[in-house]
Amino acid sequence: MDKLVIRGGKKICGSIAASGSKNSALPVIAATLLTPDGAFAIDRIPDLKDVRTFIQLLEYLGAETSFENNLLTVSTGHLKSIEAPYELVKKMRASIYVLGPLLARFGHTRVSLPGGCAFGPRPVDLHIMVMEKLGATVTIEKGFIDAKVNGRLRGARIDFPISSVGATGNALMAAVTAEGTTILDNAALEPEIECLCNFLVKMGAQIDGIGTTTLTIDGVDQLRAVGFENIFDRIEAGTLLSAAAITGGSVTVTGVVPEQLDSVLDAFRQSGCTVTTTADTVTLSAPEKLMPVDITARPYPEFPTDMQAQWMALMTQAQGDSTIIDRIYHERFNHIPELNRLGAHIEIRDNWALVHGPQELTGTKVMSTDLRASACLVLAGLVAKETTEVLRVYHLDRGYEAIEKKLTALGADIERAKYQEF
Ligand SMILES: CC(=O)N[C@H]1[C@@H](OP(=O)(O)OP(=O)(O)OC[C@H]2O[C@@H](n3ccc(=O)[nH]c3=O)[C@H](O)[C@@H]2O)O[C@H](CO)[C@@H](O)[C@@H]1O
Ligand SMILES: C=C(OP(=O)(O)O)C(=O)O
Repeated sequence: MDKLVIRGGKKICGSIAASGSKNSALPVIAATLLTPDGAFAIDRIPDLKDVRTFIQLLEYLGAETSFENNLLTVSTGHLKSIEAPYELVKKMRASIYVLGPLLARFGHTRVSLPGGCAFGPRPVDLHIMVMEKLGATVTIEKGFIDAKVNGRLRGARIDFPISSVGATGNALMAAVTAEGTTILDNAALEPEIECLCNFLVKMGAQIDGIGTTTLTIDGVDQLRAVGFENIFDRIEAGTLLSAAAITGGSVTVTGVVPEQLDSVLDAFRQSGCTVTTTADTVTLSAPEKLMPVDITARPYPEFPTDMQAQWMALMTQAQGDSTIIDRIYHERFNHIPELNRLGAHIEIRDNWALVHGPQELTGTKVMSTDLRASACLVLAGLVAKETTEVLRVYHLDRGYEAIEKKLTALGADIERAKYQEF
């Protein structure tokens, strides 16, 4: 297995380009299943494990793909299966994104239920509710979601009881070719959903209200294959800015839309960082002393849950105590015991974390069981004394493109090495 070996204490400084977003790439790739027409060419697709797994899933279904230099081409004209198998779905929950498009195109699909997740319950009831509202019959059989409809799906009004990125994405993909009009109330506002909407519109879909919580979709008969450019990864950008903030450095991330980082940039400013933006860059310079800032992770445009672990690493270096609450995944705190092993002092009180800062961190071997928790440990390693080894880097590789190369370019002393688990 791979590990990252980090000798901490180097300031992270310089300029770096943001990669394409993982969480928009996955639904956009899934949406190519909606039409047999021609070949899609989608640029700025990040080369990371989840994307490779999703491409593998499409190839299993019969798609023809090529992926080089962040350009993905896909043709789904000759699909041979409508089933997403356990072996691929278990590697990546986002495989559930094939449910909507396959059902819409073939009137039948079987998608393995995603397994348990590393940070608490992540049900798929809303995805199922959406398909039922659109006229499908859904059964759960032997660990598979089996969804069927006679003829086309039918437009409906769907009011989401809570904001769900994945269920909104699946609803959009199912509704764009349904008969009649679908209205999604309390739809997710995340930029990744806006990106999916823009992709679907380019394919010929009719969607009103893009960028709001009410989306109105008028079903169309046909969609076409198109060229498209994916958006930047706001979580990667936030992680790189955190690397500068935690090491007392200064970083410019290019190729971003700064407004999509507003909640995170606000938190950095409150912590004393100097943050400046242009139309497509953000620059952060760390202060002499970081101030503690409480955050609560909530749906966009509020502070993202996918940045909560990285923020916690940063707060271990702040001049005082801070609290961290996650209202999306109440139990997303796997990183705490590992941060504490590095010398942090973080307590969990019911559903919130109390970070006592500042604490000097000292390197040791650490590992985690999910993506952002691993990113948090890399950040801690950058500021820790001596050497930190972050094990099971495959979690990090799911969602960060060439992370150690990017950090090395910014001055980190970090390298990838092999190790054997007992
Ligand atoms: C591939 C991808 O884009 N993943 C992101 C996506 O995950 P994902 O789309 O899985 O997350 P959701 O937005 O659906 O989850 C939001 C909340 O809804 C709950 N829920 C969700 C679906 C459902 O059927 N029933 C239900 O109760 C979840 O448990 C969670 O508490 O959004 C999350 C929240 O921003 C991010 O952390 C993930 O990085
Ligand atoms: C949790 C994440 O991804 P997923 O929903 O695919 O597990 C993430 O990107 O932080």
